[in-house]
Amino acid sequence: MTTPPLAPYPATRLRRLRQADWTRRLVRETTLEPSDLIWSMVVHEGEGTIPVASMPGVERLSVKDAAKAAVRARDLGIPAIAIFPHIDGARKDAAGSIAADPDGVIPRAVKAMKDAAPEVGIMCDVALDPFTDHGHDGVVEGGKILNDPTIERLIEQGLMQAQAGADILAPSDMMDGRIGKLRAALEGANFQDTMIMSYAAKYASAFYGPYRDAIGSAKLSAGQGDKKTYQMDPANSEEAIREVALDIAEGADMIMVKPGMPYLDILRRLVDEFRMPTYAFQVSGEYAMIKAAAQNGWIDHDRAVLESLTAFKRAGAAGIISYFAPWAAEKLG
Ligand SMILES: NCC(=O)CCC(=O)O
Ligand SMILES: [Mg+2]
Repeated sequence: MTTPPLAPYPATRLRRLRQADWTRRLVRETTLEPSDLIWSMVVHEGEGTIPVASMPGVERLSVKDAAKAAVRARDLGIPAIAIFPHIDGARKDAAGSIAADPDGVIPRAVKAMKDAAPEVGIMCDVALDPFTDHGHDGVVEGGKILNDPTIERLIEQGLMQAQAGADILAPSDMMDGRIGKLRAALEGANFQDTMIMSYAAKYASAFYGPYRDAIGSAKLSAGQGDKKTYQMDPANSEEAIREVALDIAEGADMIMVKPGMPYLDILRRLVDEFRMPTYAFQVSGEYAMIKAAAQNGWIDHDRAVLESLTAFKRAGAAGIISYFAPWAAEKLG
C-alpha cells in the first residue's frame, strides 16, 4: 500500500483528528476485545490455589478451580483457554513418562472445564518439558535432543489430549515434522475436528523465565545445555518464514509467534506472507516485566497492559495468548 499524496501543511494538520476522544475513537484502526484473548492458565495436581512468586496475580489452579475459571472465561467473553501443567518434581523423569497419562492433571482439567463451560475452547500444550526432570522439550540421548523419538511421544500425548476433549492441540516443542505426523495421527484416530495451533516460530528466549517457575520446570543448569538446538535464534527472521511455511503445509490450522512483544516484526511478516490466523504469545517474562515496573510505580499498569495487547492487534495478530486475559477482559467488558 502506498500513502496518497498529502497536501502540505497547513492544509494537512494530522493533529486535527486527534483533538477529542470522539474523533480519536472514530479514526481508530484497531480495537481490542475479550474475543481477541486466549487465557494462559497453569493447573496443578493438588487442591487450592498457589501463587506464582515471579508472576504477581497469577496462581496455579486446581482442577476444580480451573473449571470455575472456564465459567468465568465464558462470562467474560474469552473464547479459549490454554492450559499448562505444574507437575510434582517427584513424578518427573528423564523420559517425561507421565506426559501421556490419561489420568493426568491436564486431561482431568480438560474434562472438568468442558463439562463446566462447553462453549469455551480448550487448548493443550503438546510438550514434554513440564514432565521431564531435565526440563528439555524432548527425548535426550548423549546430550542430544532426538527429533523423531520425541515426535512419537508427542503424538501419544496429543491423542490423549484430543481423547480428553481438547479442542486445540498446540505443539510447542519445535521438533521438525511434528505437525504433519500429529495431523496424520489425529485423522487416523477419527479426530478430524481437532485443531492444531503450531508454535511455529518459537524463539530460544530469556523471556520464559517465570513460566519455568510457574510450572516447576527445571532450570537448565550447567551440563544440560540450552534449547538453542530446537528453538529459533532471536536474530533470525527469514527462518521464521520457512518454519511457518512447513507447518502450514503439514496441516496447521493456526500459527503462533512466541514470545510476543519483542517479535512484533515477525508477527507482521507472517501475517503479510501467509494470511493465516496468526497468534502472539505474550509470555511470562513480558507479564512479569509489566507487573514489576508497575509495582515499583515506574509505569501505569492498566495503560501498559492494554497498550501491549493492542500492539499485538495492530501488528496483525488474530488473537493473543496472555496471562492478562481475565484482567483485560474484565476491563474491556
Ligand atoms: N509452552 C508454553 C510456554 O512455554 C509458555 C512460556 C511463557 O509463558 O513464558
Ligand atoms: Mg518447525
